[in-house]
Amino acid sequence: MTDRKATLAEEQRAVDRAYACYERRFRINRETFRPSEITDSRAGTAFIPDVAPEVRFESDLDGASLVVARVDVDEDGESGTWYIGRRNVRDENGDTFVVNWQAPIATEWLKRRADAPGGIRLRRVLRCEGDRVKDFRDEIRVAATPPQAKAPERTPPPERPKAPKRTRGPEPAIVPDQVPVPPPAEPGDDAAAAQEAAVSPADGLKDFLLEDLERARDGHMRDIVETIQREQLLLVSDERKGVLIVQGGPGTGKTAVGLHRISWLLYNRHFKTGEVLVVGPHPGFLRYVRGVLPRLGTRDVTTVELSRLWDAPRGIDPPAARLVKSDARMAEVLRRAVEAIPRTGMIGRLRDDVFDIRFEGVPLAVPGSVLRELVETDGNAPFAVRKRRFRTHLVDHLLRLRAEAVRGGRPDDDLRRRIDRDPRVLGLVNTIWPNVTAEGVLRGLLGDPAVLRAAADGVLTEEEQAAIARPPAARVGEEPWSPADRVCLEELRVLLTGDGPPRYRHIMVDEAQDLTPMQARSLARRCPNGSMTVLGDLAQATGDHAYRDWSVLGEILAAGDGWHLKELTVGYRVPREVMDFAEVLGRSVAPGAAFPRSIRPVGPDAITIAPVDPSALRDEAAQRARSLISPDDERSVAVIVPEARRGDMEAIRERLPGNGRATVLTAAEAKGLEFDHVVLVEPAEIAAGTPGGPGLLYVAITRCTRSLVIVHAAPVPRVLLPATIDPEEGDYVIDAPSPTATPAAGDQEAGSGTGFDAFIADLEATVREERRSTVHEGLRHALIAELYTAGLVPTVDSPTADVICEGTGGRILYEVLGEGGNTYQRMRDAVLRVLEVQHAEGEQAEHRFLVLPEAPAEPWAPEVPAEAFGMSVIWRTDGGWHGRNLDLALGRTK
Ligand SMILES: Nc1ncnc2c1ncn2[C@@H]1O[C@H](COP(=O)(O)OP(=O)(O)OP(=O)(O)O)[C@@H](O)[C@H]1O
Repeated sequence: MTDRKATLAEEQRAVDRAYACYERRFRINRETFRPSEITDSRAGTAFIPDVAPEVRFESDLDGASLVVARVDVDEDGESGTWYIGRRNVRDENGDTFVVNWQAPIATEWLKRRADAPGGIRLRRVLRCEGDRVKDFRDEIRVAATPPQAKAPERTPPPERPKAPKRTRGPEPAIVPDQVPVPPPAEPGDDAAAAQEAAVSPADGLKDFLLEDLERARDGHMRDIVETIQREQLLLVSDERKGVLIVQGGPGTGKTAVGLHRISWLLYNRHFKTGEVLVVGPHPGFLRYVRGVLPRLGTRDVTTVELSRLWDAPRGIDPPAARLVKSDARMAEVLRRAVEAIPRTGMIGRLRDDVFDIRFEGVPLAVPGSVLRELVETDGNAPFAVRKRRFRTHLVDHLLRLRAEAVRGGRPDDDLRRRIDRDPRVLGLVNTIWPNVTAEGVLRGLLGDPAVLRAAADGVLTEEEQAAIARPPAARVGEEPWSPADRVCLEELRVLLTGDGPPRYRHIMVDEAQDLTPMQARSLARRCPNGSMTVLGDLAQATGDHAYRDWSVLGEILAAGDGWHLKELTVGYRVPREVMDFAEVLGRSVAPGAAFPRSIRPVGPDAITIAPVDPSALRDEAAQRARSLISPDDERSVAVIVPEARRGDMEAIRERLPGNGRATVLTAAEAKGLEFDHVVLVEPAEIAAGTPGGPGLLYVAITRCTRSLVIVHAAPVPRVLLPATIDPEEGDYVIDAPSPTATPAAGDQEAGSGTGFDAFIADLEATVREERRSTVHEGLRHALIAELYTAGLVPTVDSPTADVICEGTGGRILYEVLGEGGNTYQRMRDAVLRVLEVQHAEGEQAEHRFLVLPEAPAEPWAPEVPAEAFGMSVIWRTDGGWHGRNLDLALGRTK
């Protein structure tokens, strides 16, 4: 037998023993307990939720392997061999044999780096299929002979069924006297980890990892216990208090890390099951991740779709209203609206400004000034609390007045109650503090311009106020509350009554880049201690609020312990080729976020671009998807369509086999999901559909683990094209000539037939393409804003020129370059285009400028267009504008 075979056999014996001990526990339980003793009778099952392993009757591994690694340790006076796995297993003597990976010591062993192994002599990763050991790899092996493994073949002592303790809650972390305690974390561990993460996943694991990534995706997420990477494990077991924000590109394992972290926190008793809430973007996502926590041994965590946190909407807002209502400033508007409710003005209407009553024969008079003072106290308390306090203080005051008037005699106990219930007292209280509901207040705020103006003055602009104003419905019950209104109503309820939504001690929220500030406030309200795991990718932002970095959300979500940001930088899902294709798009949506480095190569045909006639889009998409489903494997296929083509989904679905391997969905519904193959329909429509369109397109492109097919009739957005403009052979496949690139003969005839028309059409198409790029448009609009500020009125809607402006020095033509436009190569192309645009516009410009998105890559480059063609180059950086003839370019010359 070779050494390797012998080792495999040895590990197989250990794994067999682990399973035997694991199963033995259940056998003993079955013999010791009757199901009714530990059964939740209402659930009618042999497993009560959250049942401790000591009283379980059968394995809950669901086919996942029990054992994932072995460690031989000689540290702190302890030495021995332990296995690491998905559950804790004791051997025949009650000693720990398999340590749950979540136990602090096991996590510590797994985090140990090969170049700083401490007392670990051997760390061997086992690749098992269920209970079969298929392979192993030694990640850490220190030359000295490893200590003897606890002889698996030792004859087990006769089984003495001990009556297990009937405990609820997670499995005991680990029996302390049997396993060494983890040493304190090394200082600078994080920095070292970051450096290591930047290099590569642990080399030893790489092959297992790649093998694992090769698996077909069946539409459900799996746990990553066997191949979890150190940078991920550090986040899973991050014990710092406060909000942990994990930023990471598509497929970097954010969701996986978040779910493992929840399991880890619960296992280590940081929280109890009912104290944790998991929030995901949509029901499909929750279905996708549903199995992960149970496989990790964690049950009954509440998971909820984000929109379900608030009451169901009854209407929708126009985009402008949605944007304002979900902005953090809305909270201030609502606060002011509630603050304005007490009708102090009514006090002035009292005769002689005095609340004057004869109570049981005794005249009592409270001056208006006192009443006003009583209203002012506790300005920050909820409305109902302030009202209650006002009433109490008023009654106190009246009692005092009465005592002074009567002089002597103890007030009977009932006196206070009688004053409190006096209809005149109640009348005054309810006049100043009317009975209001959140719905009534919001209806009044949105429906009455004067109320809105009073609450929003100085907070929202007039346009913003106009955007949210709407006529009230006939009855409060008929108001078409939108999703954003629902969040406002929750905020109002808190302001009015102090009653908030249910609270949790820890919240995990995925796809957090799409939270609106008002939604984030609502989440923070649900977790007052500010302990959260927040997962997201700024580049996948599709919501109304595009965040430049995480500080806005971090500040809103955090409580006393603040927030900290960690980045995941290695991509595990999306093939490298597809990530390259999406890079410019991803970077343009979130210039500040690190772009992930994919470790999945799949080869030259990862991307296919299939231009088709508009009428053939649906058929082509279905046909492509069908051809990707092979009877020989289990691979999944998704057809992703723009929202505007939702109507086509059923027809595409009907053309696909109904074996559960093909899915048709919109780009928004694909968020967080993954499929082996993706057929993407009409990317230009996805990018242009909403303000978050570019982010949504980035989401759609990054769902595949193997191949991406783009079926399009409209031109593919230019932001994707840099990767395809000059393809090296094999970069991607273009299946058919693009109808736009090569018009059919008939189309050519349909035009006027002149070369000039074709030239103009081509130029216009290029300009349209360019304007789909957010970087290009951001820059163009910055320039336009600058010109307006200088008092000029530029022409911004020419179909061929980016911007034209009649300045004091004559006509100026601007050519704006998009992403990557700061290289000499791009400038040279742009010079040519300026000449073409001049030709198209017919009228010569006195001055011509190239406008770059950032400083020229080659410092000498701006000189060349200036000297050779009389074109100046300007560019924008964080600090402002730079370049030649800047004053002229920005209209600052008088
Ligand atoms: N260490 C790992 N070993 C094996 N698979 C992994 C590992 N890390 C991540 N994966 C896999 O990579 C895929 C992507 O992970 P996940 O969905 O958590 O990424 P994400 O960052 O949330 O992606 P997105 O931003 O697109 O939603 C999943 O199939 C996940 O199981």
